[in-house]
Amino acid sequence: MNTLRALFDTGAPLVAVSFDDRDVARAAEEAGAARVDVAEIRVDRFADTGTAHVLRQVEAFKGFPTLATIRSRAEGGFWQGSDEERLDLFRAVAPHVDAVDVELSSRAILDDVIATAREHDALAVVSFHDFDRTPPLDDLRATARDARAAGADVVKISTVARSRDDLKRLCAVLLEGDDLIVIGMGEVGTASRILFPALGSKITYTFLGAAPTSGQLDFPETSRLMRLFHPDYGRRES
Ligand SMILES: O=C1C[C@@](O)(C(=O)O)C[C@@H](O)[C@@H]1O
Repeated sequence: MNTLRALFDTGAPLVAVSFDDRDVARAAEEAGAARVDVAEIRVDRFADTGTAHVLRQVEAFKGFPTLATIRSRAEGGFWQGSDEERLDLFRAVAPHVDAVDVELSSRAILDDVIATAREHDALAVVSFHDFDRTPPLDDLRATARDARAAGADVVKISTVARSRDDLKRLCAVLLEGDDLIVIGMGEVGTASRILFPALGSKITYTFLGAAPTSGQLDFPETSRLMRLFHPDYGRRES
């Protein structure tokens, strides 16, 4: 059974923590103790991206809803290999995770990654990132439309918010669908990480221990605020 899909079906917002391959056994233990909702496995941040190593790290998160991300450099990630190698890795991990995250801009492998996800009952998160700005609303709409047309189960839009207008545009696109994760990155965007889940954004991303990125709050703080503002957060008991 796909536990992430079941969690999405409850309608409650989820808090993800992103992990690389440093001390995974301890990280998984910490994540369990903290009751993290979703483990995002950032394979592109791994020191070793060999298939056997990657599968061992994924295995360490057994029992968690897992989301595998192999972010391209074009969208702020650290993947060094070719697209073919990335596709092979997606194919190897898809049977062992609840979801994969692939960029809409990764056109060369997008259809195959989504097909692989489907084959293994994993959800396809089709993502878009802009680390410079928040594009105009029509562009954000077109991105969401294109991601759905490609076969996204979930559309993720993550852009740097520099002003209240940027946040409003992100909010506008969020309100137009029920299949979205929307994040305003940067200092101004931090509010979106707590506010947007109340408006339907399915996952908010956090960290445990490591240095914050892009305006994220850490897991304990996010969890505390989610409990304060979202009556349905954390009600489901495992
Ligand atoms: O794309 C996203 C969003 C993110 O960049 C953030 O700013 O929260 C964190 C990433 O790990 C994740 O894949």
